[in-house]
Amino acid sequence: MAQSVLLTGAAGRVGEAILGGLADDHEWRLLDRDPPTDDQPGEFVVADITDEEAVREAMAGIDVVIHLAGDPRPEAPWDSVLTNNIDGTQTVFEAAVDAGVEKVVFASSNHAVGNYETDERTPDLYREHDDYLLDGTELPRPSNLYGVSKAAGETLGRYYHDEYDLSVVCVRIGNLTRGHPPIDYERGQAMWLSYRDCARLFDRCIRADYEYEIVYGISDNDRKYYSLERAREVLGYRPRDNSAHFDGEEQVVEPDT
Ligand SMILES: NC(=O)C1=CN([C@@H]2O[C@H](COP(=O)(O)OP(=O)(O)OC[C@H]3O[C@@H](n4cnc5c(N)ncnc54)[C@H](O)[C@@H]3O)[C@@H](O)[C@H]2O)C=CC1
Ligand SMILES: O=C1O[C@H](COP(=O)(O)O)[C@@H](O)[C@H](O)[C@H]1O
Repeated sequence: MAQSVLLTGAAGRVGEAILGGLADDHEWRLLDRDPPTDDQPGEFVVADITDEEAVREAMAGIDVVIHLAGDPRPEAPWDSVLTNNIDGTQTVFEAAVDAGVEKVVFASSNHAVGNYETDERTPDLYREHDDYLLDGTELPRPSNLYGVSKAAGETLGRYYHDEYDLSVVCVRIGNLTRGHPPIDYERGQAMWLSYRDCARLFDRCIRADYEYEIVYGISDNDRKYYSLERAREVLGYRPRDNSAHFDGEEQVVEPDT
């Protein structure tokens, strides 16, 4: 059944991947502080997520929130992640609970756990023969202040689930690139998320039933050091792409096959 979905940060790259695959599958309300540059499905709300009133208005009649808006830069300074990623995320969770939203899908990041990639473990960790896997049950070990803000968002989700029974899934997104995996970047190839697997994963986050979950958001890469077990089991995610199927030449993945 089509769900009424509020997508924050809709004008960005992850928003583009989600809408590229799912524009016709749900009823969309899009929100971003930047206005759209081209035609978009549904209604577009130009607002900042730190604007409580605007966020509250945008929640009316919504079943599911996909919360992407924020500063995505691993090198982002504290004042920006504090405002956009922590304060903004709290505003979104609070408004979702008040509006009776069923589920919030939170865009977390590989950088919430980036410091598991110790000097001893890397670069072997990024290679197929290495069987070390993070599975989402580990504590955060952020690699920068941006990663700290994502760990804070996951904790906000835990609180709003436990206190208000909101269904929450935190997706620790890897490295989203369009068409092919990052070139000459082993870490990026290990955590590649193709555009079409991104759409598949977020579709499952919209449709599946869950309580509080942390899952990894990557394609089914041979090199992976993030487990897909939980995303498969709880969400029914079935990724189709694998960075190993690219040899450095331009092999473009068709948008929706
Ligand atoms: N692209 C990737 O590979 C990854 C992305 N993520 C997370 O996914 C989310 C989306 O990332 P991208 O699409 O790559 O970034 P992006 O920069 O392309 O898109 C983010 C969007 O959020 C909007 N935005 C930022 N702050 C806002 C605010 N205060 N109020 C309203 N809108 C605001 C921006 O205008 C932009 O359109 C971010 O939370 C990021 O941390 C996490 C891991 C990997
Ligand atoms: O969280 C994010 O992670 C990806 C991958 O990190 P990188 O340090 O290997 O580039 C990054 O591209 C994205 O901008 C960021 O939001």
